Amino acid sequence: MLTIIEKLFTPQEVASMRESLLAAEWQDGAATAGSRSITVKQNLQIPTDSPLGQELGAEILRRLRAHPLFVSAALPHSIHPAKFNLYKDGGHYGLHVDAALMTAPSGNLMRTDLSATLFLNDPQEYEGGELTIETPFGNQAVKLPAGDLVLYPANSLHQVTPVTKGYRLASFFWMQSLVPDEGERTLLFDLDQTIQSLAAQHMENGAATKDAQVDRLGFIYHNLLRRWTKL
Ligand SMILES: O=C(O)CCC(=O)C(=O)O
Ligand SMILES: [Fe+2]
Repeated sequence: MLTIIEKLFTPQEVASMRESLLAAEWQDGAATAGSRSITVKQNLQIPTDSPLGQELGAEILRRLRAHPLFVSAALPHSIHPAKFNLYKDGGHYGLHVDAALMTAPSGNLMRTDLSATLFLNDPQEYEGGELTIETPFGNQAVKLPAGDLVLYPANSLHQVTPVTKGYRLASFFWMQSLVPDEGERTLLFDLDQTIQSLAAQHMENGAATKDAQVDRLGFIYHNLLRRWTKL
């Protein structure tokens, strides 16, 4: 399942992020590529120890953790610090899969269940730069307005096509989900969204009214979550 989180940041907020990021020091993206992906990766990244990158990255994750659609879709357990990349002059990232395991800042290993890209400039500002993801329903090309984020299964083959005009600025990161199985996670997401919309129909004067069937669905949701969570 691909999930789009729209307007995580306002155009003004993204413009201010863009301004500070474009003035920052960038390094060759090959510095953090694995032995296989180094052969297909041609972009720039903000170094991991950059205070600006760390500050903006933390702000992105704070915003995301408070977003109900994100929490419902990702059921996040741990999120790897957000990084930033820049593609221009034909920059691209050929077909690859992200590493299954990464070291969290705590030093603990984490499994990557979901990958995310937050677009930081608008699609009409560059040519190419589609994030193309192989899914069971064929290839999906994703190129979103500035401030929007796409969440996709980390086990997917994906690539970023060459940016032939302008530049593409983005933040990207990975997370471990409480529910590692994609099918189980998607069922929980669908059930949760259904419960939320039923609950919204049971609102009176802004307060939720009691509905036994909605409560019962909530009971089923939590017991499935209990069954499928892997801590
Ligand atoms: O730039 C993107 O949208 C994705 C980057 C990516 O796939 C990666 O760094 O592994
Ligand atoms: Fe990737």
